[in-house]
Amino acid sequence: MIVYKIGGNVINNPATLHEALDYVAAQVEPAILVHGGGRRANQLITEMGRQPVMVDGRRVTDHATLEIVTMVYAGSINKDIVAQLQARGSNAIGLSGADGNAILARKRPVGAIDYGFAGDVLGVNAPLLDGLLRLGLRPVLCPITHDAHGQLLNTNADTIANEVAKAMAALEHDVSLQYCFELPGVLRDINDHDSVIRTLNPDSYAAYREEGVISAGMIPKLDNAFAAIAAGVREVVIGSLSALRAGEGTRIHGA
Ligand SMILES: Nc1ncnc2c1ncn2[C@@H]1O[C@H](COP(=O)(O)OP(=O)(O)O)[C@@H](O)[C@H]1O
Ligand SMILES: CC(=O)N[C@@H](CCC(=O)OP(=O)(O)O)C(=O)O
Repeated sequence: MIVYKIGGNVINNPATLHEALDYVAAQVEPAILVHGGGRRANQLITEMGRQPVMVDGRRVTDHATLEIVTMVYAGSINKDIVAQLQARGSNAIGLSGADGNAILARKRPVGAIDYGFAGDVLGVNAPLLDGLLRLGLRPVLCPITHDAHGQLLNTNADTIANEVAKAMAALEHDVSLQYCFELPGVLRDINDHDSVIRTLNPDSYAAYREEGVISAGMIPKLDNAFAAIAAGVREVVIGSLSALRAGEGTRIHGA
């Protein structure tokens, strides 16, 4: 099965979003779609006269920000994607982590940084997702989770994809985790689209990070990619839609 994650820049461009949804709708094997929407959230937060705050690719989520991201991720983006998949004959069902207790999380403990209402995943309800797949439904997960005490939390979408992939692998699924974003892969030089790093292992990742080649949103994406491979996900690939379609992009290898 495929766990397919689309990021905020792909979602914000109608052409790339439609292309990605064509690809997901055309899959014959079971598929779960995880979406982000960070770029749209940034636009709305800015329009409301606030400043988006990201640290190492993760959003510092105060109360007002949580309300905005819940409306954006669990509301407009999730429902729009579900409607677009329905229009392609794909019977999608949109879920936040609170729906069917799909994803349980806890508020990230305050350390050097207080991330506010950011959630770290405690568990994925893999039997629920498996049951939906068996009904022929295509789950569409947004990055809003809950803590089982009534608190919604904001969780990085790359983390959701990794946790879902790991949980489905633990149910004996053969899982391919595909991170679709706007660039052809992890790049050696962010300005040179021909500089795709074809494979990454933990040592080369640490070296590139040290050099500053890998930064911002790529850090949680890669941390999650390595965690997925270590936990039994068969393959993790990162790239643009066309790179992923062509079997290109950056492939993650374990230790
Ligand atoms: N070496 C790198 N190669 C590619 N992207 C990188 C690299 N280092 C940092 N990035 C940044 O990471 C971003 C992708 O992370 P993010 O915005 O969280 O992705 P998504 O669109 O999936 O949400 C890219 O847009 C790019 O700006
Ligand atoms: C805690 C945290 O960082 N949450 C993310 C969730 C959305 C996301 O990950 O979206 P992309 O995939 O488009 O980056 C955020 O609010 O930006």
